[in-house]
Formats: sequence, structure tokens, C-alpha cells
Amino acid sequence: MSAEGEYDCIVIGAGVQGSFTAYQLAKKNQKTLLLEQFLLPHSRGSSHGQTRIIRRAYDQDFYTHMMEECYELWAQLEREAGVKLYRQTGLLVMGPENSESYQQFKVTLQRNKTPMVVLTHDNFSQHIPNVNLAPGDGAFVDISAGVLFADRALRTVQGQFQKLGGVIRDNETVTNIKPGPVVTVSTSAGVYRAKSLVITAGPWTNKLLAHTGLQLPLEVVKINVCYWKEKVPGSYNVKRRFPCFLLTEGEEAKEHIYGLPSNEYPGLVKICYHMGSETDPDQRDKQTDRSDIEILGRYVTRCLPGLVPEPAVVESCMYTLTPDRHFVLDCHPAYINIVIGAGFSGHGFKFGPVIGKLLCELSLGEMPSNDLSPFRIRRFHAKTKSAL
Ligand SMILES: Cc1cc2nc3c(=O)[nH]c(=O)nc-3n(C[C@H](O)[C@H](O)[C@H](O)COP(=O)(O)OP(=O)(O)OC[C@H]3O[C@@H](n4cnc5c(N)ncnc54)[C@H](O)[C@@H]3O)c2cc1C
Ligand SMILES: O=C(O)[C@@H]1CCCCN1
Repeated sequence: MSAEGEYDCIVIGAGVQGSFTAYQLAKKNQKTLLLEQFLLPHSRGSSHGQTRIIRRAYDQDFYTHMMEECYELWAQLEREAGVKLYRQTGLLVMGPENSESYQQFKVTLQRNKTPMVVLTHDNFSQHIPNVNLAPGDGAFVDISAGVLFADRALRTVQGQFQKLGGVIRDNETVTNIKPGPVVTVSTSAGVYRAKSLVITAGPWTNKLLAHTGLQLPLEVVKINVCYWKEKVPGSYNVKRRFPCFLLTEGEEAKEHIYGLPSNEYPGLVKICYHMGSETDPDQRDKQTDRSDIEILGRYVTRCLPGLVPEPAVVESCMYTLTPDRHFVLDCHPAYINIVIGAGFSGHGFKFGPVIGKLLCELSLGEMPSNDLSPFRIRRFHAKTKSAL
């Protein structure tokens, strides 16, 4: 297609997944439009903030496998744009030695021959000062893990997309989608047509899918992003090689507690709980539940004695959860030229480059370069409410 307002592909949502998808499409010479409801950059979705964890440590092989290529794609983008997007810190994984969840993480890394170091109670504090390893807990370090500079990554990939001729229209909300061999997308500012459409709308996915007669079992929750003050400045700093960490489960909680070394805000360590309470993405801050902060406070008191046990700064972010916490990467069940990337369940940032590649392949009708069976819509079976 060549007339103005006509594209090969339209991508809705300029978070990490939509931005990487648009970039991959432009790399394949597709005339691509990336639509975003808010002025960029913004902090209303799931991709804002300075940092995210990147890791190979997972409790399922398919994620660890996907990360192989993904690390290479991150490095490729760094080279292409001449920016640093990743800092290696290692990821300290801790959890009850005999629990299924901790063992799954450990065994998955071992099976995949991922570089790792197992720590013992005897040598733990020598390697990781200022952290108390609970009695009965095991610990190991995923060596290649680290921190991604999230905001910078988003700016970079959007910039590369534009350099390839891609068009970004921000401050433009998609108000309607008319499926067909040529998809028509109406926004607050105009009407566009394309051969294919990719929906990567994060917490707003079901609102957009309603125009296509599909609803997915997604739950949107607000996460309190907490920063905790170091009693002695620098003691948990990235420059002192303090790692990212992940507690698979613990005395305080069933869900993960995780943290990143102090870096973006001097003297403050980011530690969060991997769960929140349900929210409407348009009224996020009406959700004021702070029970996660109480859980974190108890954990900090018990295990991180060098931190003040109440957060100095609390920011907000949202997860879009699927029932099994695996992503949705698939074509629309009724319209093959509408592709959906959703439900990243609080762990999708690190996969951005590979997800962009996969969604691009789906929208071009190519054979996906990864096995997408864990991510297909049909796994929800009866839970998928479809009016089709
Ligand atoms: C606190 C927190 C910590 C996390 N930590 C990690 C981590 O350490 N490692 C990791 O890998 N992942 C992590 N994640 C998860 C990761 O950040 C998300 O999986 C990822 O950002 C999801 O990106 P997205 O593009 O799907 O969604 P979003 O970033 O929400 O993007 C969707 C975009 O679509 C736009 N949009 C929606 N509707 C419309 C419309 N009608 N018209 C136009 N535009 C529209 C929205 O405005 C938004 O910009 C974390 C998430 C949070 C919240
Ligand atoms: O994706 C991640 O690596 C982190 C781990 C813990 C929960 C939040 N996300």
C-alpha cells in the first residue's frame, strides 16, 4: 500500500513490545505505523522506569531457551545504536532449598548449562554482604543476568524504528478497529488502513479487542514500585557489585520478592512484590492497597538489615496477568491478519527484542522462529469469552 494513511502494518501501543515489533517490521521494509494514546514518553503503562531485570534463570526451559537469542538481539541493538542498554550484575536466586519452585529454577539452569554459581550457608555472606540467607534456604547466582536500562531502551528502539522510516503517532488513541482483508483503524485524529494489525496495548488489550469480538482472560493489577534507603550509602550499590535478586517464595509471601541494586536513585534500592491488586488502567491510582508494602517491610527487616524497613519512594506500574502467567503471542482466532501480543504478566521486558521478532513473523504470515505453543490463545479453552 502506498497512499497516505495506508500502511503495510499498524501497531497499536508503543510500550516495549509494540516498539520492538514496529522496529522489526521496519527492518523487513514494511511501511509501519506505531500508534500510542499518550504523549511519549509516558508512565501510565507497564514499560516505564529506569530499570528491569534480564535473566536466564526461569522455572521453564522455553523461557531460558528464548533468552539465548534475546541476549544477542539486545547486544545487536546496543551496537547498532551505539548505546549501553544492559549492565551485568548477576541474579541471586534464593528460596527454600526443598521447595518445588526453587528446585525448578535451579534444575532448569543446570539442565541448560547456564553459567551459575551455587552458594552455601558457609560462603554466602563472603559473596553477598548485607543479606541474611534464611535457615533452610538455598542460593545460587545466574551469572549473566543483570539490569536493562528500560527507559533508554524504549527511546533507542523507537529512534531506530524512525531511522528506518517508521512513523510514530503519539497522543492518538485508537477508538475503533474494523477487521477485514484490509484492517481499518480509527483514532482520535484520523483513519488508517493496513494489510495487518498488531495489538500490543498492555493493560488496555481487552478494551481494544472488544472491537474485534474477542476477550482474553487478562487481569490488570497495580504494582507498588518501592525504593528502600540504604543505612550506609553504597552498601547495596551496583558499583560494589551487589546483584539483582529474586526470592522464589519465603516466610512472608507466596509470590516472588525481587530487587535491583541501588543505581538510578542514589542510596535507594528497588525492591518489589511480584503481585498487586486489581485496577482499571484508566484509574490506576484509585487502587491504594498497600498490603504488598507490608510484606516487603517484614522481609527487609528480616533479611536486608542495611536498609530502612519502610520505602522512601513508591512509584506505580501495572502488570497484565494471564491465568498461567505465560504470554499471549498469537493471531486473532477469527482474523489471521490481526496479531496479539499481550499478558506479559510482569516479566516481559527482557524478551522485548525476541517478542518483536515473533510478532513481526506472525504478522507477515511467516513460520515463527520459536515454538509458540505455550503462548497460544487456545490454551485458555472455555475461559476465552468469544462472541464470534
Ligand atoms: C513494577 C514492574 C516491574 C517489572 N519488572 C520486570 C523485570 O524486571 N524484567 C522484565 O523482563 N519485565 C519486568 N516487568 C514487566 C514488563 O515491564 C512488561 O511485561 C512490559 O513492559 C509490557 O509491555 P507492553 O508493551 O506489553 O505494555 P505497555 O508498556 O503497557 O504498552 C502498551 C501501550 O499501549 C498503549 N495503548 C493502549 N491502548 C491504546 C489505544 N487505544 N490507542 C493507542 N495506544 C494505546 C498504552 O498507552 C501503552 O503505551 C515489570 C513490570 C512492572 C510493572
Ligand atoms: O521479570 C523479571 O525478571 C522480574 C522478576 C520478578 C518479578 C518481576 N519481574
